[in-house]
Amino acid sequence: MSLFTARALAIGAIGPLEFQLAAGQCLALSGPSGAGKTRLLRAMADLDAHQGVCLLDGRPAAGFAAPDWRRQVMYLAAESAWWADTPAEHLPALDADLNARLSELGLTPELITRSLAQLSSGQRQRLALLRLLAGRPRVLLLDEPTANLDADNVARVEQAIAAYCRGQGACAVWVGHDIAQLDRVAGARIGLDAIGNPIASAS
Ligand SMILES: Nc1ncnc2c1ncn2[C@@H]1O[C@H](COP(=O)(O)OP(=O)(O)OP(=O)(O)O)[C@@H](O)[C@H]1O
Repeated sequence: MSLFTARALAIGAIGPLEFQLAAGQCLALSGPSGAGKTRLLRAMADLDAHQGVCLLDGRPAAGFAAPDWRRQVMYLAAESAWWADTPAEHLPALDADLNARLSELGLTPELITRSLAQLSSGQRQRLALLRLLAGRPRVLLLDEPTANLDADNVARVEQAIAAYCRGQGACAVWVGHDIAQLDRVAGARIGLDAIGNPIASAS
């Protein structure tokens, strides 16, 4: 049974995408800058108008209340957005579990009480991933989730996402530019050409 399905998903000339993901699977989406990868992720999260349909457990997005869909099908933006002053205000209470998850991502508990303006972009990016995972989504829509990171932290993020998907029976769509990474983290990849047409699918 497919956990997450896209049927004829398109935004104007961008797409259409067709895929099915089971629990534990990751699909990579690649293509040149401006091809439409972010717009397709946002369409999957039902954040923007689009054609075609996405389904969760075989149920179309239109059958869910919008907040319910977005709680289960979560979009991680390339540049994270925050509404309070510190990460702690966006996260569950600090306990052993959160401590372990911070450490898994190479972060220290002290960071979550700092002002967000005093954190590096790579720290904010990993904290945004932590915030996303704390919401227990079933589908992760990841927009360049390691763009600001050094090699050690890239490896930490890759491992944390794989462990989450395995442990929670979730699946992921991973947008990136590093094809070696995409081949490492995803079992299949859809490439887009410069104007957003799907050009390849590999498994
Ligand atoms: N809200 C919008 N309305 C109309 N066009 C948009 C909108 N947002 C982005 N675009 C345009 O749509 C195209 C695809 O943008 P998108 O951000 O999806 O590209 P991308 O593949 O994610 O690029 P990058 O790799 O640089 O992040 C671009 O030409 C962009 O200028």
